Amino acid sequence: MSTAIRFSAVKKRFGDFEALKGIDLEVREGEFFALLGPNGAGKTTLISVLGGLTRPDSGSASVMGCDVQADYRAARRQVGIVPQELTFDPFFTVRETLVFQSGYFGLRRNDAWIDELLENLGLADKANANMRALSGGMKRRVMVAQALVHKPPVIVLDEPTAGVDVALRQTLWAFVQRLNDEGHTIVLTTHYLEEAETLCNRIAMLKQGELVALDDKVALMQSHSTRLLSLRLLPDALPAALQPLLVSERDGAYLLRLDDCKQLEPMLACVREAGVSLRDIEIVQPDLESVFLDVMGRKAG
Ligand SMILES: Nc1ncnc2c1ncn2[C@@H]1O[C@H](COP(=O)(O)OP(=O)(O)OP(=O)(O)O)[C@@H](O)[C@H]1O
Repeated sequence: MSTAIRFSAVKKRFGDFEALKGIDLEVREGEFFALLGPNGAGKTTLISVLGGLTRPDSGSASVMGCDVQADYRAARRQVGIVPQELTFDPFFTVRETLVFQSGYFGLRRNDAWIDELLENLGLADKANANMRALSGGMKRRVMVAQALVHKPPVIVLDEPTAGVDVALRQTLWAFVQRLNDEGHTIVLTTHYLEEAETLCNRIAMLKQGELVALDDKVALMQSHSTRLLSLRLLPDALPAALQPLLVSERDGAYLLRLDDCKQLEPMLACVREAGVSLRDIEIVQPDLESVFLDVMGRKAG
């Protein structure tokens, strides 16, 4: 498979702050790739480098073989980026916005594809509505359509479902999945890890400007295949002796690492000795969220 995106030793500083500390990363053509990381990890900065909006201090980036700086215009045609922030011209209708964006790429007769985008993103009945009259979720749909007007082979979605209702999520993912099936390369950043787990085949995790994990989803999940012990306690307080094993708290339950079933008895003894009662106990398989928390926790410091 050939390379869709390549970052080579990309570094970026903002004043004294090192936002990207030398990123090497390759996304192959046709992949559905997740770029994950906590707030401030550098995901948007990396995407801005790819879109030619942020100039790296050193290193390089390319899309479908086009260098994003030396060959800016060609690179720009190869990629559609759905930005995290909503930016729009309040004086245009939805259709005008898309026609204008098509013109930016020199596409004069793009109506058939614009209609398809409107239809697939649930915007058909809003085509003639003014941008400023749309709800936030509808504006986000237009941002997605705008990024796709030139049918780019590489599509990057930066938290496309933040603050978006279930209906749009389903519409959006069905459409993006279809584009991926048709051969488009997709890169997704999201804080909804179950979306990444369902959709993506390969995953990179960024932390404080560094790549801390990069693997196929299945391999990544297997390499962190430690089971978890889910405990609900009364009173709801985890005994201090168990704190080092805590991976996360979810829906009122404590999720603890359970490397070996032999640990179970001593863990329960800790609960008893602390005078705490068990409300519920369950052994659970790790999901991407617990793998993510594990990776982020272990790489700390
Ligand atoms: N123009 C800028 N000037 C100064 N600092 C910046 C600038 N852009 C980004 N940063 C800083 O760089 C770091 C990385 O930001 P970035 O937006 O890339 O993170 P992110 O992983 O996308 O986070 P989030 O999940 O919150 O979107 C942050 O600490 C941010 O404050």
